Amino acid sequence: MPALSFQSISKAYRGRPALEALSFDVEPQSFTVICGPPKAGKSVLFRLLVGLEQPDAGCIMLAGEDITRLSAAQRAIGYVPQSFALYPHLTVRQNIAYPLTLARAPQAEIARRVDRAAGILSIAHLLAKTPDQLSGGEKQRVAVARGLLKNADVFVLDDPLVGLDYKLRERLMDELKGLREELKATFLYATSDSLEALTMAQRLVVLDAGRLVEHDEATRIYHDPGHARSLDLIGFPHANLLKGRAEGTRLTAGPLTFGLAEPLPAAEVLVGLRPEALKLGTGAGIDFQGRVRLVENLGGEAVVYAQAGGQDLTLSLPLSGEPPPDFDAAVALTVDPGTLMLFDAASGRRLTFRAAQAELRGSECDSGPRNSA
Ligand SMILES: Nc1ncnc2c1ncn2[C@@H]1O[C@H](COP(=O)(O)OP(=O)(O)OP(=O)(O)O)[C@@H](O)[C@H]1O
Repeated sequence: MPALSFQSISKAYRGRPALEALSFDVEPQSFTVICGPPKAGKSVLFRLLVGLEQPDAGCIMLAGEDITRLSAAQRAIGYVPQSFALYPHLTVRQNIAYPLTLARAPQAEIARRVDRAAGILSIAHLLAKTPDQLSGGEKQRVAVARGLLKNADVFVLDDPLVGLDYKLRERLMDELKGLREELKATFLYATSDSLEALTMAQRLVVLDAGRLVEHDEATRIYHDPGHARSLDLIGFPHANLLKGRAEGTRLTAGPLTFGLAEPLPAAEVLVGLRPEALKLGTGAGIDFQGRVRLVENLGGEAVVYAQAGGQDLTLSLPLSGEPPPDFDAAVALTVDPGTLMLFDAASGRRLTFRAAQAELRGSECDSGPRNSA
């Protein structure tokens, strides 16, 4: 039985849909990440789940029980909201204890549960301090501890690391994963950062404009997305998505031209390729010319932004000692057609295809206006 089941959930505000007929299940003891751009509906979904708001339609099942009409207090779900304001006049202990104090739980039980949550999050030494004496990361841990206070099998964390610096985020990401293992609970976690999503997720739910795009193992969605929007949203540097056109068994998209073994069911397509699929040089199957517009040298790899056939392209190049190409250099580019992903331009759905043959496009270097890099 799923830990959670969202069944045809819809919610609108003043006639504007925030969630539309959303259905998916969450596996028990999984770390499931909801990833989508700002305004995708992640926070609305969480507020419906924890009972702060009611859906217009649909139901939410928790371990097989319909909880849609239960009050927030009746739902055994721990919640770390996106904005987690701590009370400045209360100590860390009082801040963490707040939901239990409000529920008039016995003092001894409050103390025991606060100590446990503080121990798990390594903040026991901060319990007597007030929020103004804490760093950003410590405040975040206090907020998570408060969310973990409930006796629950499901915990919901709404973008809990937003606004923290990179190092701290990395550390807290590790800690949260460890926390799930320790609590043996189901974690549902929202973020608009796709790198954070890939780092954290076993299961990934891609949400866009209030609709479910895809729900599966995170690695499957990254390597084999079923929808153009998943390819676009998940992964950094962002994937290349080129508008293309199929005529019979010939497909052209920007600088790429290649033959198909069979015609496609759609003429207007999107051709997706990850930045790491594009290589410098020739001979991978489809060869063409480009011009370097910007280089970000990250040490072990370089992200190269190029233009070819009037199209912006992003390459991710591993560097082993050799320098990346220079800004404005004319470069030969090559891609294996087997690494391309095709999508129906109208629906965004993935199309299966087989490349018949690779053809050299032989496009000239783009000589459009120069960028200032
Ligand atoms: N109380 C509300 N009243 C009116 N509109 C709302 C309300 N809450 C959410 N919305 C709208 O619902 C949509 C989804 O918002 P939501 O906060 O869930 O997005 P999100 O995916 O969590 O975004 P972010 O990553 O920025 O937090 C947005 O268009 C938002 O403006």
